[in-house]
Formats: sequence, C-alpha cells, structure tokens
Amino acid sequence: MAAESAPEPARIVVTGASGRMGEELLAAAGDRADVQAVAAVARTPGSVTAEAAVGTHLDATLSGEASVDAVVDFTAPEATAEYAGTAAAHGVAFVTGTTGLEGHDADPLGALDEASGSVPVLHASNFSRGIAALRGAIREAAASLPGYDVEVTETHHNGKRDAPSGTALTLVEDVERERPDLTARQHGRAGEQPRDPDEIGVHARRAGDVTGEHEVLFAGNRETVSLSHAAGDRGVFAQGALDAAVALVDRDPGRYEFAELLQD
Ligand SMILES: NC(=O)C1=CN([C@@H]2O[C@H](COP(=O)(O)OP(=O)(O)OC[C@H]3O[C@@H](n4cnc5c(N)ncnc54)[C@H](OP(=O)(O)O)[C@@H]3O)[C@@H](O)[C@H]2O)C=CC1
Ligand SMILES: O=C(O)C1=N[C@H](C(=O)O)C[C@H](O)C1
Repeated sequence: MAAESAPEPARIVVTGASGRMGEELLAAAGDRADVQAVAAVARTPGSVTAEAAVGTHLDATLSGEASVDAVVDFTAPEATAEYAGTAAAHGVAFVTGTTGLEGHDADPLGALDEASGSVPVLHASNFSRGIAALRGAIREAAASLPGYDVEVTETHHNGKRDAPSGTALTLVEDVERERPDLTARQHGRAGEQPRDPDEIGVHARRAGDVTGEHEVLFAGNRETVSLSHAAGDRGVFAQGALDAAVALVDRDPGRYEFAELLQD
C-alpha cells in the first residue's frame, strides 16, 4: 500500500515582521511542518531575521509570490485596514490579531467586512486557546450570577499601544451580552465616585514585560468569583494564529471566529 503523503504546508506571508508578534510568528512557523512563511513584510526590513524574503509592501510581495494561502497580520489598526484590502485584492485569506480597531479613523473593521466578501477573514483579539476556553466560563458565570458587580482588569507590557486591551473589550462584550443591565462601562475611577449598579468596571495596567493577563471579577451575595488567564509567552498567540491560518485554507469567503475553527 502506498504511504499517505503529508498535506502541503499553508503558505503564509507575515506582516509587521519587525514587531514583537511578527518575530514570534516567523519563529513559530519555522518550527512547524504545516505552515511555511514564504515571505514577510516590514516597514524596517533590516531589523528582521527571517529565512523568508522580506519586503516593505504587501501588494508587491503578494504579486511576486506564485501562491499564498494566507496573510497573518499583527500590526496596527491603519496597517490592518490597508492589508485586509490588499489581501482581498489578491484573493488571499486574511488572519489578523491587531487590536484597537474599534472607532479607528482608518475603519479597519469596515475593511475586514469588505474583504470578507471575497476571501476568508478571521480577526481575534486573542489567539490563545486558554482565552477561548475562559470566554465560555465567563459567559456561564455572567448568566448564573445576576446582580453581581463585574470588574474586568488587564495587565500588559509597557510597550502596548491600545487600552484597554482588545481581549478586555471582548470579555466585556461577552459579559454585557449575558447582563444587559450593565449599561455603563467605567474605565478606572478617581475622586468621589461611588459604584452604580449598572456599571462594569474596566481597568488597564501597563508594567514591564508582562505578556498579557486578564481577570474578570464577579462580586455579590457575600462572595467573589474570579476568572483569570495569564499568557506565559507570545508563542501562545503565535501558535493559535498559525492554527487559524491553516484552518482557513480553502474556506469560503466570509468572517470566521477563532473558537469555531478550534472545534473543527
Ligand atoms: N490577538 C492576539 O492574540 C494578539 C494581538 N496583539 C496585537 O498585535 C498588534 C501588534 O502587537 P506587537 O507585535 O506587540 O506590536 P509591535 O509594536 O511590536 O509591532 C507592530 C508591528 O506593526 C508594524 N506597523 C506599525 N504601524 C504600521 C503601519 N502603519 N504600517 C505598516 N506596519 C506598521 C511595526 O513596524 P515598525 O517596526 O516598522 O514600526 C511592527 O512591525 C497589537 O495590536 C497587539 O495588541 C498582540 C499579541 C497577541
Ligand atoms: O499587545 C499585546 O501584547 C496583546 N494584545 C492583545 C490584546 O490587546 O488583547 C492580546 C494579548 O493580551 C497581548
């Protein structure tokens, strides 16, 4: 009987290759058999150590590659808006973990929706499997603990640009869906500010090189429930994003959720 041959690796292009996540993605892809980073894009290519070719413009990079399955993008909202359109124009799936997209002038969320008309698109504020599991637990707790006060706290490294983190916003939305009585997001507190029952507190801390920590605290009925997650390193996010890129290959155009791809 003939031996089954391994499937071809997903051919990806990594944008933001000079960044913390870009470097992590290139390193992680190099260790996997199911993904091949065929090229990388960076504004400052000299700073990138990669076996793949490094360009400065995604459009030129995609034009120069015979076949690319997915662009994997962890950059900044304005770049994500541009790259989503470029990937769609080339018929290439788009996976992005960029946060801070909400309300940005470049309308990255609109660009993702538009791109999803012609290619598969996945945006996740957090690509760790632990956060995907935590979200289920948080939804359950929020539904089971009516009337409890809820406070969301995140901690990240001092180089993070956006606050609160994209993950914190996702967790807040998850709670709000189960608790429509929580209509007021309270970002920090100062001075005389007693808590209103309709508040959901949101707190962002920035310190040192903390990779990413999130906690949702439920308090009421003389008890507290705390659900939390801490990422040990950025490899956690990189592996999840590469899993997503592999899972998106050959899918129909449209918007996809990270949790839904994990179930397949
Ligand atoms: N969803 C998830 O699981 C995770 C999401 N993130 C998110 O990913 C994003 C990147 O994070 P991180 O790697 O730490 O950030 P860095 O600042 O380390 O890297 C950002 C990268 O994007 C590039 N970049 C920034 N602005 C532009 C632009 N206008 N055009 C083209 N390229 C640009 C930078 O290029 P240059 O070096 O030239 O400035 C750099 O390569 C953030 O939004 C962060 O919140 C991070 C970790 C996990
Ligand atoms: O910027 C980061 O580092 C991270 N960003 C994401 C976010 O904003 O939630 C995910 C992770 O926590 C790390």
